[in-house]
This record gives sequence, C-alpha cells and structure tokens, in this order.
Amino acid sequence: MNDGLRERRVKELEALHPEIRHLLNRADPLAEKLELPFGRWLESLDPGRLSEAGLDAEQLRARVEAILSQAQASRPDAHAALSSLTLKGGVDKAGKREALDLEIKVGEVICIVGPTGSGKSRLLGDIESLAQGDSPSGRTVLVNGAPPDPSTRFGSNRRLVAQLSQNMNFVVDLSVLEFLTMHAACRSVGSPASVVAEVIACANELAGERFAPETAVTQLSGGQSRALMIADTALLSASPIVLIDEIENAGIDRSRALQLLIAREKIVLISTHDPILALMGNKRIVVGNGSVVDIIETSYLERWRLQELQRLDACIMDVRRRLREGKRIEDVDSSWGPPF
Ligand SMILES: Nc1ncnc2c1ncn2[C@@H]1O[C@H](COP(=O)(O)OP(=O)(O)OP(=O)(O)O)[C@@H](O)[C@H]1O
Repeated sequence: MNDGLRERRVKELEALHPEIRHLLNRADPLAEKLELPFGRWLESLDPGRLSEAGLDAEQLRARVEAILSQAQASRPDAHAALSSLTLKGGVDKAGKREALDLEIKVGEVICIVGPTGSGKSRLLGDIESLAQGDSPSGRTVLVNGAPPDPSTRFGSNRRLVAQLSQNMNFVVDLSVLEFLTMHAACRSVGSPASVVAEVIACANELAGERFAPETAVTQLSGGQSRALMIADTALLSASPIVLIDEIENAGIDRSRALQLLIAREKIVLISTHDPILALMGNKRIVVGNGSVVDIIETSYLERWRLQELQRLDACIMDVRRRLREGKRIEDVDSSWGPPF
C-alpha cells in the first residue's frame, strides 16, 4: 500500500466515495475509528468479523485503491488533452481495401448512415475498442494522430469513449436520484446535488413521459432509461468521445438530445437511419458492404431542408402526444400546411 493511502484518515476516505463508505462499514461499523489512519484501521480489524462479511484486509485495501484510481481517471481533466480521432481504412466484407483517412476534431458531430447490415455498428465498435487492425474490418483508430497506449485501450478505466447502445437495461436496485448521486460522487463533481437535479430535468425534457427522482431505475421505460443515459452522458460523463447507436424509440426528443451532447465539446458519432439526425451532423459517413464509401459534408441547402423536416417532425410529435393523451386530432393547428 502506498504511504499516502496508509496515512489518510478513514473519515476522509469514506467521504470521498459512497462505495468506499459502504465497503468500510461492512468491514467494521465506522463510528469509533473514523479518526484512524487507513493503515492502522486495517490492522485493527477483527479477522473473524471480516470473513463473516466475505472480506479480507488485503482485498479491502486493493478495492479501495482501485476505486480511488478509477475516480481519479474519470475526473474531467483526465482526458483534457484529446484533440482528434483519426480513422484509417481496413477492408470491406469482400476483403477489398477501404479508402478511409478521416480526422475528426473535438466538437464535431459525425453521423453514420447506410443500409441495414452495411457495417455502421462495426464502425462504432472499431472506435469503441480503438481498433488497431485487430477487428474484422482491419481498421486503425488513432488518438491525437498516434496509436493509443495499451493502458488507454485495455485499462479498466477506458473512459475515453462512452457508448450508448440500443438496449439500456439497469440491474442495480437504486432510485434515479441514488444512481446519479453515486455517479456524481465517482466523478467528484463540484455541487453534485445541482448537477444531479440538472440531469434529471434534462432527461425529463427528452423523455416522452416524466419520471420522479425517487423512481427505481429498473422501473424506467425504454425511452426514459435512454433519455436518462443521454442526459447523464452529456452532463456527468468525463468521456470526450460519445458513440450512439441510434436514438430510436419512444418519443425521445432526438434533436434536443443531440444538441445537449453537441454543447459539451465532445466528439459525437451517431449511427442512424433517422433523416433528421443524419442531417444534424457536420458530416455523414456513408457505409456500404462493410466499408466507408463516402464522406459527405452537410451543405447549407441541406441544413435549410433540415429545418423543414424538423417542422414536420414537431407536427408528428404533437400528434403523438395528443393521441397518447386520448385526444382527437381534428382540431390541430392548420398552419401545419400540406400534410394536413
Ligand atoms: N469490414 C467488415 N469486415 C467483415 N465483417 C464486417 C465488416 N463490416 C461489418 N461486418 C459485419 O457485418 C455484419 C453487419 O454489420 P453491422 O451490424 O455493423 O451493420 P449495421 O449497418 O449496423 O446494421 P443495422 O442498420 O441493421 O444495425 C456484422 O456481423 C459485422 O461484424
């Protein structure tokens, strides 16, 4: 154990992270020994009691050290140095060379489009694993123009990339408030209560139906969990690269979700079949037969068209809301124009 940890008072350690408090309490109810340095506290533990709790002193020390180093790695400044991501071509499904050399800068939003089965998720997977020619596509991903070091790729703190996959299933038995408070504590954010409140407010803005802070995360609907994870990623995650595999269902306000992520100076890559999302990026990567076949910059005229599409989308969202509320739609706003 390093001297710094040995000398730190138990009181200080347990205040740093909820999991440490939980762990130390399991080993020994803390009240009387809070002022002890951690090293002395470990020596004072009753081995019988420890083994009843399914622990031993060495395991306890290692776990505390791991939690502290994870919290350190996920601090906002841990990846402050990321400036670009470069994708270098591999081969398509037929083994033909892929002509790809794309540098993506922080702040850019890149959409990935292409038919079903064309390789959109594979491309996201390559970025998630920071592939080095060792995935089925043979692509290489560079961070700041160079191959990432193995600790970034394989370390337990691979926080460079956050991936929001299509299925979000919670397994922990916590309320939304407890879950987010724990995440805020792991990230050591300043004013955690207000950040947590902001995440909940944002998630409720994105989700079709509202949920309360006391709702158990396992009780959230698909759309609500997705909205919660998007808001959490935008406001609480330290990862500067965010990968999103489709924001599909349940009436999530997709435009607002993307705006939330764009505002955070991250690199965002989103695989989508949705025309509005596809046009919201700075560029779109077109994938076919397992390789990138084109990279298209969103033009001024396309952005203009996007506004039209967003107007139509707002109409559809409004109809959806009305129908869900059991209302009729004969009296909808006539300014909707041609579709009605
Ligand atoms: N370059 C490649 N070389 C070999 N296999 C590939 C390559 N690209 C994609 N694949 C494989 O092709 C299959 C379909 O790809 P993927 O799931 O990425 O498609 P998709 O575009 O995301 O599909 P969907 O739109 O239906 O989600 C996967 O098994 C994937 O691993």
